[in-house]
Amino acid sequence: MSVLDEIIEGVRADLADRQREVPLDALKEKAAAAPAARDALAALRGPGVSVIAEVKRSSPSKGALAAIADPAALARDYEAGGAKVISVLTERRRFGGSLADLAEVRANVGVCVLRKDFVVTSYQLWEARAAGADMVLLIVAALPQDALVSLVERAESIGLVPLVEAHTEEEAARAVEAGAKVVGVNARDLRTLKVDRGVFARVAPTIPKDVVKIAESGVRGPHDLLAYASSGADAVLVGESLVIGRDPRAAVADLVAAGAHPALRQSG
Ligand SMILES: O=P(O)(O)OC[C@@H](O)[C@@H](O)c1c[nH]c2ccccc12
Repeated sequence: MSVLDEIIEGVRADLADRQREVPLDALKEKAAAAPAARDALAALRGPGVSVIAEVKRSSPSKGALAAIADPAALARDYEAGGAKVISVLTERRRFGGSLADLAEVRANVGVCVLRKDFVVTSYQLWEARAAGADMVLLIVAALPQDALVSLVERAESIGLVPLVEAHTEEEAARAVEAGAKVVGVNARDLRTLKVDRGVFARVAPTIPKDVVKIAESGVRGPHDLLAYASSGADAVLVGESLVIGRDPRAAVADLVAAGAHPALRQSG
């Protein structure tokens, strides 16, 4: 069984518990009462390379990264540094996250918030919206095509912008076929956890021009952002290097400054 399969098995078990506690109807009511989603597409289509900063306590590859006792405070630092979107890992077993983290972040920042989890059913989309998310991650490798298609449609119908994650050219093609307007290319293979920063440069050129392209994982600093930018990234998604550093606000600001470099404007 791959790491991805193991994670999804745990996600399904936790999900079954939540579904027993909160019926779908009640969740839909909560989602209807949530403030409208913010325009994540507009945020990502702005000039230069946008920064998506992630709240991530641990990971299957590295184990514990940072305690993050106050995710909202970290998110405020990210926003102050210029992040356009805050990604919140809500998976519990391997990443140490929760929907409560997401709701707290939502209540404390003005920028868009992404639910980062292993979504396998529309119940999780309603959870995301009820907690105030504006975007949701959908992982191609975790979903059969018919499920991916219907989750993209459902996400959009409830006001969420799906970020559809691919790791290969084939997966990127499936993301585009499923109607994704935002495609992420993950340098980390979720089956083996190996990072290969060259994946974005190979996969991105196969994605249509009008699709927003996000380079995910492995960004250690401005140098990596600029490399991804030169391969056509509209945004980068950064977790580990921000949560393990001493000054996340300054680290985001350095990335944002690199992403705003005038030489990048034409491609942005
Ligand atoms: O911590 P990093 O290397 O900066 O990576 C962030 C993000 O890309 C990574 O957390 C991620 C990308 N896709 C995922 C899917 C599930 C869980 C996590 C992820």
